Order: sequence, then C-alpha cells, then structure tokens
Amino acid sequence: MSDASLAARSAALDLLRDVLRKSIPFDDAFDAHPELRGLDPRDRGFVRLLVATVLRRLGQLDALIQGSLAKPGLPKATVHDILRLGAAQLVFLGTPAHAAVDTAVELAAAKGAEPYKGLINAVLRRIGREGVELAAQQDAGRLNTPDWLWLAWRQAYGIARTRGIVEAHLHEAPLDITVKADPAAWAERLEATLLPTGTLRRPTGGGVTELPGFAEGAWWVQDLAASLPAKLFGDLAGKRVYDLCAAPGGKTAQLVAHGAQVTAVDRSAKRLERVRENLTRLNLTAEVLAADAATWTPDQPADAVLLDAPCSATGAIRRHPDILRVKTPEDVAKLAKAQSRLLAHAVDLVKPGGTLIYCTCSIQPEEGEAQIDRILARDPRIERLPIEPGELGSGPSSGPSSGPSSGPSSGNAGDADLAELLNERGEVRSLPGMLGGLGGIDGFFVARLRRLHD
Ligand SMILES: C[S@@+](CC[C@H](N)C(=O)[O-])C[C@H]1O[C@@H](n2cnc3c(N)ncnc32)[C@H](O)[C@@H]1O
Repeated sequence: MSDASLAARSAALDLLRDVLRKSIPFDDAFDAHPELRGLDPRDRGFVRLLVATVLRRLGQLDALIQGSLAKPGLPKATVHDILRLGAAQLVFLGTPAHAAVDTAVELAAAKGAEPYKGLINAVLRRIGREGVELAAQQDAGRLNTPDWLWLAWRQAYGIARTRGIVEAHLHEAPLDITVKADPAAWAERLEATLLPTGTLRRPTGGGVTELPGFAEGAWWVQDLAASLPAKLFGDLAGKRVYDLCAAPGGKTAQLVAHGAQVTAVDRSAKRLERVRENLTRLNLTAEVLAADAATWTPDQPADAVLLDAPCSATGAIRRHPDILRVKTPEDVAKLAKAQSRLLAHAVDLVKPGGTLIYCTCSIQPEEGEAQIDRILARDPRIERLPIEPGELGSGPSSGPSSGPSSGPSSGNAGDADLAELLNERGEVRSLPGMLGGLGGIDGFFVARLRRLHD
C-alpha cells in the first residue's frame, strides 16, 4: 500500500471514531483533521466518500460483519471500524477485493491492532466473496435507520412514507443551485436541469468553486427545499426583513436578491463571517449582526421576519449521513425548546399586517407542526396564512408573487406535482423520497404566519 493510500484510510478511521464515538459532526471532524490537508484532492475525495458510505450504510455493514464472524460479539472499536471501512469498499464502492483487504490489514498493523490481522483478513475475504449478494437481500433502509428515528417517522408519516424517507437516504443528494437571475440561461451554461421551482440541479461531484459563474457570484448552493421559504413572502421590494438565524446566508442572499432591506442576525460570529463572504462574492448587501435572536430587540418591527431555527437537521440526512449517528431524541427535545423561545420572540419583531415565516430542515414534527400549534394556541396576535401549491412554482427571475404560470418553464425537468410538498394545513412538509422523479428533495418544514394586531 502506498503512503498516501495508508494515510487516506488512517484519516478515514480517525473520522469514523470522531463521529461514532465522540459525536462530532462529520464536516467539523473533516475540517479539523490535521493530515487531510496534506492529501491530494482525489484522496481527500475518497476519504469523504468512504466515511460517508460507512455512516449511510452502517446497519447493513454491521449485519454483514456480524454474519461473517466465527464467534458472535463485536470486536474492539478500532478493529470494528477497520472492518466497516473494508466492507464498505468491498460491497458499496467496488474496490477490488485484494486492495480493500490488504489495506485493512496494513491499517490494523499501523494502528496497534496487529493481533487482529488474521481476523480482519478472514472476515473481509468472506465479505468480499458473499457481501454484494447478501447486501442485495438486506432490508437496507430499515437496517441503516436508528430505532428512535424509524419509530418517530412511522408514527408521524406512516409506513409507506417512512419507507420513502429511508430509501432516499441510501443515495447522495444532487447539487442544487439558486441563481440570482436568468435560471434558463444558467441551466444551459451549468449543464443543469431547471426544476419547476427555479432551482438548477446537477449531479454531485467535481469542484463547485470551479463551475462557471461561481467566482463572479451568479449563484450559490442551496437545496430545492431550502430555497422555498424566502419565496413565500410575496413582493419584498423595499421591505424591511429580519432574517433570524441567518448563517451561512443562503436565505439572506435570496431575500436581498428579491429587493428587500435585510438585517441578518446569527448568534455565531464565526458563522457570520461566512454570510459576509457569501454576500461579498454575490455582490449583495445586507446588515449583518451577531446577536441572540431569542432576545434581540431592534428599534422598529419589520415588514417580514424569517426564522430559520436551529434544528436536528434530520431532513438533510441524504447530504449529512452523520446525523443518523450523532443526533439523539434528547437533542430534538432541547432544540424544540429553543425553537419555541425563538418563535415566541419573533412574533414581537413583525409589524401588524406583516408576515412571519418559520422553517426548519427537520422532519421531526416537534420541530415543525408542533411549534406552530403551540404558538397559535398561545399568541392571539397571529394567524396561519396557508401556502398555495402555485406559490412553490415561481422562480427567482419572475419574483416571489408572480405565480406558477409566469415562473421559469419546467424546462427539461417536466412538471412535478409540487402540491405533494404541502400538508393539509397549508404548510410545506417535504420529505426525502418526495419528488423522486426529479431526484428528490430534502426534508423541510415551512409555515407562514400573519401578525394581525399589536
Ligand atoms: C439552520 S441554520 C440557518 C441557515 C441559514 N438561514 C441559511 O439559509 O443559510 C441555524 C443557525 O442558527 C444559529 N443560531 C442558533 N441559535 C441561535 C440564536 N439563539 N440566535 C441566533 N442565531 C442562532 C446558528 O448559529 C446557525 O447558524
């Protein structure tokens, strides 16, 4: 095995430990790893894919490993992780058997697991022979989903939708792009599909920053679902908008591009740097402010407030499979409390007659529908303003209030049934697995409220 090859697998092993045993989010662990920066981009890409594949397919891999052990019971943590990395390469990444097995054995030697070399060799040789066929017979979606999430989703959405969610998690999400203007022309330049919402979609892979238009600030990366909330305010030209919990600024950019005067508020000064960088690249201007949005009190109320509350992000598992492994029911309960505080305060910041949009990228009802139930029951100053299916179909060039007929054509994407994304209360409740014909969508919740009086 070459030095680079060993270094890549060694880094993958460290990252797996960070996520699985220290509950560090994968992106943070990846950015902080001291040796990854020294690897060439191809090897770094391999490490990312390998670890993401293990996290996405952990239940399947563990079942295959258990089934291949001579004696039941799991080996010690490092050995277990080396087996997971080896098995992922053999079963899901198409690595030739000799390469996957030899590198795993060498990694064991390098990581002080010398006595386990024989076991690793035997288990991986067996998985190399039988693994692909066995994996094809597994209940992949169920095996890869922690029980607490499976049960919560089944209770909230029923078995068929839950199956749709967990099947969608098996695949990496496409790259979605929001453009400042002229989506049809950019779709052509970027060789992307123009979706009926105005989002451009490309397969993942390749460097985003090298794509045409990135350096000149013509567009930014934003999932189709995440692009919906900012479009639901109606005409924003000249309006004052408070964008609460704004970093890294995808929705701030949309609001500014729609002509609003935006104050972007986030608690994290470090994450606000990203907002500033993004706005500078996009040549857009907003006031950027570090503050706790649960207590921040501006001089005057706004015409519109967007609260994109911190959440468990269980709607974004396709992009971040580590969420399956690091989040817990306790996290959801804690976040739901923070969301309630933020939402209660956000109502105070909207003018009578103004609009408040609450959204999260979670598919846990506690972080979505339940928040709206609670605020509507407690605060008589607001009412729900149901979202109509036609409002989801207008793209950035046509303005947020112009309706589907004047939005970008569905182009080569065909007409999708965007009404699928709305619940019966007029809220966006997208689930991974919806819009499958277009390549799917992240899970998201969006509710629109109107402030009635003081
Ligand atoms: C879901 S992200 C926001 C994504 C962003 N709106 C976008 O479209 O790019 C949630 C953000 O909430 C911020 N946050 C969490 N608690 C906060 C609080 N109490 N006040 C302000 N910001 C907070 C986090 O720092 C994080 O940047």
